[in-house]
Amino acid sequence: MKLAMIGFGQAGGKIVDRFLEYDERTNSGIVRAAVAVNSAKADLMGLERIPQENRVLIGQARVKGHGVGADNELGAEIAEEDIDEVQNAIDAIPTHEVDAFLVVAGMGGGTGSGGAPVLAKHLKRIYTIPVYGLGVLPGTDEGGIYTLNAARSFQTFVREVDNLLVFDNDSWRQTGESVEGGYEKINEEIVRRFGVLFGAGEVGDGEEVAESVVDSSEIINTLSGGGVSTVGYASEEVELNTGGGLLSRFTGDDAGDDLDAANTTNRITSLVRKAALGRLTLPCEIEGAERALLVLSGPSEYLNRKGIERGRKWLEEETGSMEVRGGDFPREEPEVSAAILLSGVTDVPRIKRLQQVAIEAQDNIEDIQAESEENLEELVEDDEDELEPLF
Ligand SMILES: Nc1nc2c(ncn2[C@@H]2O[C@H](COP(=O)(O)OP(=O)(O)OP(=O)(O)O)[C@@H](O)[C@H]2O)c(=O)[nH]1
Repeated sequence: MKLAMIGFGQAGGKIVDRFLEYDERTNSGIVRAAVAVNSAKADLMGLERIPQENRVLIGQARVKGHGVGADNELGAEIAEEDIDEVQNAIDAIPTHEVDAFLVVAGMGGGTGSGGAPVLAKHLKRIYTIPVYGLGVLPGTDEGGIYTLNAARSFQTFVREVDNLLVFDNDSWRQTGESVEGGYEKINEEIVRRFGVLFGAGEVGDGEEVAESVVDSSEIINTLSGGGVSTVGYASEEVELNTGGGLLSRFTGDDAGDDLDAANTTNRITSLVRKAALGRLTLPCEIEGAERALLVLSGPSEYLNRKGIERGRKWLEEETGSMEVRGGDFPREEPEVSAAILLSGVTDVPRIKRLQQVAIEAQDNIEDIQAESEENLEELVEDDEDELEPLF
């Protein structure tokens, strides 16, 4: 699937930058265009791969390139005011070559959490291709304002996009790591999971195609209907067949081949279980997911229709969904992986807690606004001291 990715805010920009690096490394071809939008000049300058001309600084008149200091209403306002500048960068994207937009943002800050839903709404009004969101929830230890921003942004973002894919930092952070080092690892987890998923269907010409290759319409169909999605993933190292046909796992008329085929089927079904029952990008009960897509990727000799079909049936039983798709994504790499997209999930404890926070916030809105204003003032002062020489 070919995506136009737009990273909004610092987290959004860094993750899109990382997707570009993943694309280069794996030749997956999923990022057709990449844009970064931010109210903080320093964040835009820190990106590595997104082309300079696709980095859009918004809100200069209001915050002078310093960011919005976790004020998500201000983030939304400046996105609305400067939407034409964002559109100018998007105008340069050959959208007829793109299957969907993916708007990526951390939902705890101000710029991304406020701006991403504004941009999604704008894109949906103009374009006919789907607009998906990738929203990153903050760690619960980041503080009240971050949780509140996420609670608010989540409600709007999920309404404005065709589907909101969610990654929860809280369930992925590791103790004892620096915040930056931690994000490096987390961002790699994000791009690997969503990369395998969106990469399905981007099989290069001339590559060996196995039994039932997933294409982008299956991803779109799984995401259609909206709501919230989560992704499960598991992988296992395998030896690449470099010797010429020794590892035929598909069919065979001798006992050895049958054994290989059975091994392959078993390996696939256990990978599928690991992916669905292990840590999801947004932890939740998989029962009740409205739709699901299973993508098995790896060397074609390690993939077979029977294994995928069994995995798919198992997912049908576990989710109770009648709409479970499955297929393979043959790739010459020394691992077999299962990526599972669970779309329209409803039993999500983290989201229920966030909704509660949003309700409670109505009661003490003044304190929160004061905290957020203080934040902004401090930030502008700090930035004035530290960043002046740069610009
Ligand atoms: N996974 C991941 N999350 C991040 C990263 N950087 C920040 N975050 C998360 O995203 C939230 C929002 O932070 P930013 O993206 O820095 O905020 P912003 O949208 O730029 O908004 P302001 O800084 O308030 O102007 C934070 O609360 C973190 O939870 C990152 O590199 N990876």
